[in-house]
Amino acid sequence: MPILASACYGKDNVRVYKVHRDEKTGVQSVTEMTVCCLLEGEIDASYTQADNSVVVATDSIKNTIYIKAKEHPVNPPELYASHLGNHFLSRYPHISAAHIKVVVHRWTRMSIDGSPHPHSFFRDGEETRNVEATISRSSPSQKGSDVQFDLKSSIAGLSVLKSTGSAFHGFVRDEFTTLPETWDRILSTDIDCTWTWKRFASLAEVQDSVEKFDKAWESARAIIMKTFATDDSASVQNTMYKMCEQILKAVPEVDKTAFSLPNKHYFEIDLSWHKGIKNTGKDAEVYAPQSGPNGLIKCEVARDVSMVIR
Ligand SMILES: O=c1[nH]c(=O)c2[nH]c(=O)[nH]c2[nH]1
Repeated sequence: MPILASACYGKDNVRVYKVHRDEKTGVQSVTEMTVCCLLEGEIDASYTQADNSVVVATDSIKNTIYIKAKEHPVNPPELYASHLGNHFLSRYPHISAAHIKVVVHRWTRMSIDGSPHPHSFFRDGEETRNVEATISRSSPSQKGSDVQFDLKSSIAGLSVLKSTGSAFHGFVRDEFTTLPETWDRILSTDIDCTWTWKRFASLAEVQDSVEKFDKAWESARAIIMKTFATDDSASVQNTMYKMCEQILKAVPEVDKTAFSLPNKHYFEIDLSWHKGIKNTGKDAEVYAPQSGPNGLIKCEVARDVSMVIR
């Protein structure tokens, strides 16, 4: 007898833009985000019995995303995601969890003749600031029970490259190995860094942390950039671990930090066939960036051993 093992549904790829107009100064600020909202709860009958009476239509979920963006601040995204998720649990007793993902796209204010422009912006890269929030009942069987907030914040799509200051040697050498050891290589990756907040026991607790969310994002971004630039890298593994350690130190409210980093390879090109040109080793200047395959290195660093499940 088959059993519905798990189920959730909702709306994905809801694009939202919100403008804030400062009437006094005439300065406008904008936020553009892509939202995903999936609901869980006593919805089995819609799958197994064709009973749609338990379904909040995904179209209504989309409408709610817009309405909550109008009613509440969309910054920081951690707060907006919490308001949105909280709505579904307080409005619909049979919904036990809302999974919200908010991806915030960059619109950076233009600087014109040295001054910040009041209403013009540009996309300075594909980097996004993201939040994944699970808003759930503390006791899932009790419909009126308190709601808890599990938040993960992240930076994704931040492409970085250093042209020296990276080595990779001492790795396993056997009959499968062709990679030479190197003491000087190009290191390039797309940063995907996530930090997991200690659980928030109420919406009020999330609200009280509003300043911490922006500060954590700024600290993580600065640590990532500085460590990437200044670390005499022994490997992607070691450099990412150093980043995790520092983020945990800088943000005490965070329990765990994780990275998923592609190692984007740049191959030397032997051009000696053309007039004996020297373009390898210390003479290498022209390289071939590879689109694939790439290494993929991941880790999760927890504050203490009680958070480690292996
Ligand atoms: O930093 C690196 N880590 C690896 O595990 C690895 N493997 C590889 O081929 N190159 C690299 N670089």
